[in-house]
Amino acid sequence: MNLVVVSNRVARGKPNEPMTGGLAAALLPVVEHSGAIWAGSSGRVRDGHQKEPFAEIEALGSGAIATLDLPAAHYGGYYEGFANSALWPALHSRSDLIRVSRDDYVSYREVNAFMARALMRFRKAKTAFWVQDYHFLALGAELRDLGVDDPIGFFLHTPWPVAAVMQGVPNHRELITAMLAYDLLGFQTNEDCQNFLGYVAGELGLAVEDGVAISQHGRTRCEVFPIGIDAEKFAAYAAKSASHPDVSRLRRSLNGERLAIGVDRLDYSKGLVNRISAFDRLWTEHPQFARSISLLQIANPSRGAIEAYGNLQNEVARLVTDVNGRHGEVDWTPIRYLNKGFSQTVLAGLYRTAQIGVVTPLHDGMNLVAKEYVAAQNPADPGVLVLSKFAGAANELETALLVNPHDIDGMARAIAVAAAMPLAERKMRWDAMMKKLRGHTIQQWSADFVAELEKCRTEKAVVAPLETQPPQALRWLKSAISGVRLI
Ligand SMILES: O=P(O)(O)OC[C@H]1O[C@H](O[C@H]2O[C@H](CO)[C@@H](O)[C@H](O)[C@H]2O)[C@H](O)[C@@H](O)[C@@H]1O
Ligand SMILES: O=c1ccn([C@@H]2O[C@H](COP(=O)(O)OP(=O)(O)O)[C@@H](O)[C@H]2O)c(=O)[nH]1
Repeated sequence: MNLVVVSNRVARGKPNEPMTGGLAAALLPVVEHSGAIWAGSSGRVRDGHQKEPFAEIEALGSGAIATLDLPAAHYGGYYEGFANSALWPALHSRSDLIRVSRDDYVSYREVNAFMARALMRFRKAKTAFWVQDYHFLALGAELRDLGVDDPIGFFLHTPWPVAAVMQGVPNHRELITAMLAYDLLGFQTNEDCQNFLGYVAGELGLAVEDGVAISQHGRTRCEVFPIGIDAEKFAAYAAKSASHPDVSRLRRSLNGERLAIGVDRLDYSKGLVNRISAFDRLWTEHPQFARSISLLQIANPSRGAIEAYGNLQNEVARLVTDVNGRHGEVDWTPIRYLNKGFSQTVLAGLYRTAQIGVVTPLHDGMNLVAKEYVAAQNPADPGVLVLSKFAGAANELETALLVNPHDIDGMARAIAVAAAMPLAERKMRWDAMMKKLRGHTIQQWSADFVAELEKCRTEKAVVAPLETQPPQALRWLKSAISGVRLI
């Protein structure tokens, strides 16, 4: 099978560079091992109509990566506009942050149509398209308009909210109707999948039977495929990382204190303000934890051209300065705050150095950092994961210390419990989480999705001739009854 994977963000496969986001991090090994072609944005734009749209095609393991310069006139309206200032806030239940114009929607559709045209050059016999994420909700419909009848699947990396929130997105009916051109829609959690089907039945008034939505486009199967990680790879990175200068310097700098680590894009969905407030509460209400627990927060800048992200960056920086100013001492900095990224090989060592992993998003599709933190722990002395119950990962990592990120006192208590947890309990919780991670790897995730997508090809082959039957049957019936008087 010729598999074509499509996403806005692609990763170049350089192990010593930071990944931008979990989608790119997750798909990299999938493409490397499956032989797929991975098409996405080059991050550059180009004016006018391109005869040869792809800027670059390079090998990536047994697959290849094709990066495309997107149309300059539409890039801003598509990426910063409709995708990240309408869809992203809505998908994370933050309708209050929706800022969008009619032109943004036009640009979004233009880029979806542009990508569909560009993908046609990768279409061969027995192709299947696998589209990733909210940047390309309408790409399947655009491919169908170009005559593609191959299986086309879509996976959503973010949550899908309740119908009332999606109704806040301009053109939501048109867009979600377009999504039904996909044969297979994948979600991170059962809740996301049920919310989507609830919208299809309630808002679009379409029939839904056993997870299949029936529309003018035919049948769209909706299923849950929680994304995984390569846990063994992280464990191996972590075991080898102690000699890396960043990791050894961090270790030497800890004067017997317990370290908590947070690793996030600077995004309002990640709950950074609430998390830092919880540490503030801990040091204020329980001064015995001053000097004995500190926080290393890596907050990689993200989507900086969007106002909500700029505001967040200022707010978090102010809060960190305030907390450090009040609780710090001449030889102790409570929060080490870094606005830069690290490679995954280094991150694994930083995760292993920290006795507590804090992952407290307000909403998150999965959150791979939570899984990576667990995989990187020393089996003989594992750290404790404090995890928001609103991260997709909480469905699998039930033996983490699950917290409500809106409850600052509750989070402060959980951090204190994590710091004091006896070894036997830490091992018991970690073993259970590690078992889940090993049983559900990133390779398994992609194999499951692709297998389900291939089934759609078989189903279509069976259903298509049946669909052509009514007119033929009608013609036969008409000829059979011609000359007969019906009474
Ligand atoms: O491409 P950017 O705009 O820089 O954003 C980075 C990525 O953020 C989101 O990642 C999601 O995918 C993860 C893997 O499935 C998941 O764990 C996480 O919960 C999601 O937020 C976004 O969905 C990607 O499209 C972006 O590339
Ligand atoms: O400095 C950094 C910070 C993060 N990451 C990677 O970025 C991904 C973040 O994915 P997650 O699902 O946690 O969140 P997202 O950013 O996709 O919303 C993870 O694989 C991290 O290992 C990285 O390589 N370097």
